[in-house]
Formats: sequence, structure tokens, C-alpha cells
Amino acid sequence: MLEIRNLHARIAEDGTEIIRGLDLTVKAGEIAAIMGPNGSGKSTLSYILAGREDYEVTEGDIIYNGESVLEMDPAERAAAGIFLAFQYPMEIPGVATMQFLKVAMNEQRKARGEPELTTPDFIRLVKEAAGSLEISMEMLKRPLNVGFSGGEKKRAEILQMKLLEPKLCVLDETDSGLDIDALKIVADGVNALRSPDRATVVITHYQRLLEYIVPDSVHVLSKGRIVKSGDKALALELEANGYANIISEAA
Ligand SMILES: Nc1ncnc2c1ncn2[C@@H]1O[C@H](COP(=O)(O)OP(=O)(O)OP(=O)(O)O)[C@@H](O)[C@H]1O
Repeated sequence: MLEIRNLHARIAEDGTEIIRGLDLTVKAGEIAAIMGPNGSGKSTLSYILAGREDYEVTEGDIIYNGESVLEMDPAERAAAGIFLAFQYPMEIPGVATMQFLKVAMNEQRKARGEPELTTPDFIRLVKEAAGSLEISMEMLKRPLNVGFSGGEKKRAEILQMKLLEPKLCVLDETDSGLDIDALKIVADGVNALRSPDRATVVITHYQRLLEYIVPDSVHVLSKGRIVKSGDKALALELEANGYANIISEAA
């Protein structure tokens, strides 16, 4: 589903290399967790997957469903089923969350040559998805993320994911700022999307999330490269011992 080969990428503005020879394969049906110290390049990797233009790929490739995405812009990638839940979701003043969701869903449908959703169908889908995430219809009338609490913003990201039904879900620290109950709600939302034709990349600092979203593989990112991969036991080892040993072993 996703194959990242020897990826090198830098900040377009000043040329600083952040991703330095990263290899990662995530199969359909798999949930891969990425862990790593602050500043190792986890968020940068997520932005590059989504196609953010502040970064330049200088070497290597990102293969999604057998094809390189490097020439695709963010909207094309989204229409092809790549979704990023942001670490810091953006506020969009003046645009009601409902309106945003409707436009996002219909733009993707148009790009895929599918008919637009009718308003009743859209409302029904949103009500169902929002209910399971304990998001009220009142909240959805407010401008997207404006004045939302940290946890509400993260739940709104998962709502978008549920509605868009992407094939490659990238979750950047979706657990940060969530209380215990919200963490379970979000994890249930992610688990409900687990399917043999969908791959998920979960970026997190904490083993706690991985108790709820059990990963098939765990990868340690350090200085822009994956330096160790393993199964869920690796996350427990990191929690107990930190990164120092693994990173020095890899070096
Ligand atoms: N646009 C940018 N301008 C300057 N530096 C950047 C930019 N984007 C990323 N960096 C730097 O690249 C490095 C990797 O950042 P990134 O946010 O990807 O790390 P991270 O692993 O997600 O960290 P954290 O765990 O703290 O969220 C950091 O040193 C960061 O300061």
C-alpha cells in the first residue's frame, strides 16, 4: 500500500535536510506506529506524505498503491485516499465545520468522478459519524476548530477521517491533549476504520495509545531515518528504556 524508498527531503526555503534516507513499508490492512525523539522528523514525514509544498524531496520515492505520489499535489493525494490528521489542526474562521465537511467530501467525490452527496444524505452521514465521536451538532455549526478545545480539535480530525474514508490514514500525535475518555473514543474511531484495504500510520510518543490502537509494526525514527523496526513489544521497550540505547546501537 505504502512504500517509502530511500527518501531524502529538505525544507524548501533554506535547504535543511530533515529526512535522510528513510525506508518504510506499510501493507494494506496494517497499522504501523512511528515513534521517535522530538525533532526526529515525524511530523515532517507526515507533511511530505500529504504533499505539503514547504518540503522538497531530493532523492528516493514514495510509492502509494504502486504509483509514485511525488508529482501529485495535496488535493490529488487526498482524492486518491491519503489523509493526514494534523498534530496541530488549523482553525478556519468563517467556515462552519459542517460546510467544511460537505465541501471536503464533495470535492473528493468530484475528483473521483462520483456524484455529489445530497444534503439529506450528507446530514445523515455526519450525524452518524459525529454521534460515535460524541461531537454535538452544535459544535459542527461553529467555525472549524475555532475555539475548540485541544481534545475537540483531535476528535474533529477523526470525524473528517471517518467521513472521507481514506485508504492511507496518517495520524500525527492524535493522542496528545486527549483525556482518558476522549482517547478511547478516538481509538475506537480509528479501530472502526481498520480494514484489509486500508493502511494506517500512527505517530505517537506514548505506548498508552498503542494499548488501544494495537499496531502491527513499530518503527523508530531518528534523525530522519528509521533506525529500528519491530512489533508492539518494541513500543514497550522504548517506554521502559527510552531511545538512547536503540539509537546508539543503530549508529
Ligand atoms: N519549515 C521548517 N523550518 C525550519 N525547521 C523545520 C521546518 N520543518 C521542520 N523543521 C525542523 O525539522 C526537525 C524535525 O521536525 P519535526 O516536526 O518533523 O519533528 P518531530 O519528530 O515531529 O518532533 P516532535 O516529536 O517534537 O513533534 C526539527 O528540528 C524542526 O525544527
